[in-house]
Amino acid sequence: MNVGIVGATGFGGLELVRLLKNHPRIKKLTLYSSSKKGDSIDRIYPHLNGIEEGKLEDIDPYNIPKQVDFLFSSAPTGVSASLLPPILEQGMKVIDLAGDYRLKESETYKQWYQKEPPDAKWVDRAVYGLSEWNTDQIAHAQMIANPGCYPTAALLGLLPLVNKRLLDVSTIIIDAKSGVSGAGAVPSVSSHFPFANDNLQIYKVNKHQHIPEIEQMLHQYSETNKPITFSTHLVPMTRGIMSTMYAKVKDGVSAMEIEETYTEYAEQHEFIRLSPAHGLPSTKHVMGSNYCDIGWSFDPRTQRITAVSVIDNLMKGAAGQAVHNFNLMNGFPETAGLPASPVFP
Ligand SMILES: NC(=O)C1=CN([C@@H]2O[C@H](COP(=O)(O)OP(=O)(O)OC[C@H]3O[C@@H](n4cnc5c(N)ncnc54)[C@H](OP(=O)(O)O)[C@@H]3O)[C@@H](O)[C@H]2O)C=CC1
Ligand SMILES: CC(=O)N[C@@H](CCC(=O)OP(=O)(O)O)C(=O)O
Repeated sequence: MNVGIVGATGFGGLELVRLLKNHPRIKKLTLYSSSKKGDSIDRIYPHLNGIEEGKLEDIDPYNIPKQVDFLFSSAPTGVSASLLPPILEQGMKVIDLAGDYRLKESETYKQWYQKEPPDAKWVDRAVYGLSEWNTDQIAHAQMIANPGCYPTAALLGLLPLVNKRLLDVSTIIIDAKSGVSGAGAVPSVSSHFPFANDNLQIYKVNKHQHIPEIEQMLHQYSETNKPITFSTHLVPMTRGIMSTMYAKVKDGVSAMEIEETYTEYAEQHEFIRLSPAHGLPSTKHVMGSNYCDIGWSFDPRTQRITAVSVIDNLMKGAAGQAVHNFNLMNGFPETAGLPASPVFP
């Protein structure tokens, strides 16, 4: 199969290049760039020194379906609303890593992104690509809206409990921390080294664009549509997200039920792991891999659970999950092209 990547020079795109150039079912990669066409990706990024087909091609949505069989798009949110419809209209299968097609309500998208929503036809058809939860729809989709990094970590930790009605959803508080690569390759004031290093910054409190994305999925699996509290922090590390989630359990829910629910969930999913010996995970446990590691502690005094999930934001939070979805869409083994082990230390 011939596969194209739009946004190959960004952090998510580079991770796609790393994974897809070793994918056993991919014959040829074509890399697209809006600003560096004609250049070679290994000149810009020497870690790719010697890569075949490193030339950056112009993005022409009418030509892309003639050049490749499948497209990953990893451009900033707002770009794919205009870029992807002409490609999709030609029948091409696409995975979009941006936020454009994730929210089903156009008013919600406008409110949280302050942008015009994409064509409703393609928003309706896009399948939200949380691999473990929408597996069957993903397998039959033409287009995947790949989830945001924070929602991936939070939802993978919360949904098993919410789905079994073990939590009072209105009490959920998600406290999330991300490495700086979550902000993309272009530095901003807060991600610039002198601000980010030796510092812990909280940002977008009660305003983060991932709040409605998390709520959309939680409400689908719960009996209420209560809002949640979600806050985000920038941590001076390159990769990784830790999501610490607090919630009251419903009356009568036992520690044993929580344990059984998580155990069954991890047994069913290749990329979900529980921390050994009831320990709690840390971001280094999953770095460079597509795993989401989960741990928890239940406090019988407060009847609250503290659940912790960790992912690599560029892998399970972006490119790794996209490759998992690509495998599901094409009937390939779920693990094809995905590294078997995290990088440690
Ligand atoms: N970083 C992360 O952890 C995660 C990111 N995401 C999402 O994935 C997408 C990519 O993120 P990330 O890689 O971090 O961002 P980057 O800013 O690192 O990269 C984005 C890339 O998009 C390309 N681009 C910019 N403008 C356009 C345009 N008008 N048309 C086509 N391509 C364009 C640029 O490459 P060029 O100039 O060469 O075209 C750039 O390298 C974003 O939508 C982001 O929200 C999702 C989950 C996690
Ligand atoms: C550290 C950091 O800045 N992270 C970004 C998350 C990027 C992302 O995944 O956002 P999309 O929904 O646009 O894909 C943020 O908090 O906005």
